[in-house]
Amino acid sequence: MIEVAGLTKTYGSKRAVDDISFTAPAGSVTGFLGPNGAGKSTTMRMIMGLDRPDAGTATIDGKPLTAHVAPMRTVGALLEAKSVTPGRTARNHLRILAATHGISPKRVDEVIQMTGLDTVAKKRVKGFSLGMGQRLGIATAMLGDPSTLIMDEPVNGLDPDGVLWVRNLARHFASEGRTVLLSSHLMSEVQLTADRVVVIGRGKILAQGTIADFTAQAASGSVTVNTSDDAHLARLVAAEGGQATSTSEALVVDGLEPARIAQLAVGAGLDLHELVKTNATLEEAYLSLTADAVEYHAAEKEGALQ
Ligand SMILES: Nc1ncnc2c1ncn2[C@@H]1O[C@H](COP(=O)(O)OP(=O)(O)OP(=O)(O)O)[C@@H](O)[C@H]1O
Repeated sequence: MIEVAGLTKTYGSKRAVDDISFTAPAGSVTGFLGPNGAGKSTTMRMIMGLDRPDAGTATIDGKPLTAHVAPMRTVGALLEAKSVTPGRTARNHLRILAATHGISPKRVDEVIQMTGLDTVAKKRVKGFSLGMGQRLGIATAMLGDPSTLIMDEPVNGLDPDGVLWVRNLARHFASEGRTVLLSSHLMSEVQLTADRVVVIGRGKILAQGTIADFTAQAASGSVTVNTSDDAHLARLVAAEGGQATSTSEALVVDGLEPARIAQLAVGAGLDLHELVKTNATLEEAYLSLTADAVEYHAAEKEGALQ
């Protein structure tokens, strides 16, 4: 389990991480989400002991990482900064790391197999594609068979096969009772991979909890309804301040709760064939929550280029 309490980090006059607290429980995958510059990488680096917090604590299984006897067996991390000697082969890179951390060479072969690097293990890392580099980073993270896995944008540069592989890896890890914390900008992928989310914006926690709770609390989703007279119901919905849109199959209503729509239909003597509330997707929930916390808007970027 990862526990972060009151974590704060300032660079110059920039408060990158501002008094954040969250938990990533064992046995689940926690997605760490936020706009560019929100403070995700800084937080992950502090959990890994690579950046010193100005205030607060980050612990893994109850202790700061530096207090663990065998850090590589405690946590494996794929962070943005790569520390691979380009002239080395992938296998040698892993062998050297294993040797210096008391990990058997057999484990090196295991992680090479697990990450699908068999065919390129004897090639120099400098010729690696982005995706192969990413797989090597994950192989490095898994070398110590850690109880916690922290991955910053793990699917960056991976092809669909690789994306699926990371998803299965994360799910498998969690199913074994381990802790997984991963950041990603791909909301659809996080929705498929994670059980929980922590959302951060401008260095502050905006939300945390299960994906189901997070999407349910977001701006209410639409209600799909089918009745014996959809046009009639559409007029009733409009009179109540809701918006009704006719599709070829149903009426899609926004702005009214299902119970009120049912009352309107039944009150008008209509037969109700279908009434289904569609929760917001993770992407919709995320976008509505972070709208005010986006640091670098497209317009600002364009302005900066002029
Ligand atoms: N070493 C540093 N020195 C100065 N400022 C930094 C440093 N590292 C991060 N920052 C700033 O702190 C803020 C948070 O950055 P961070 O990289 O943690 O965000 P992020 O959520 O990981 O963003 P992204 O999604 O773009 O990777 C940003 O404004 C960034 O410019």
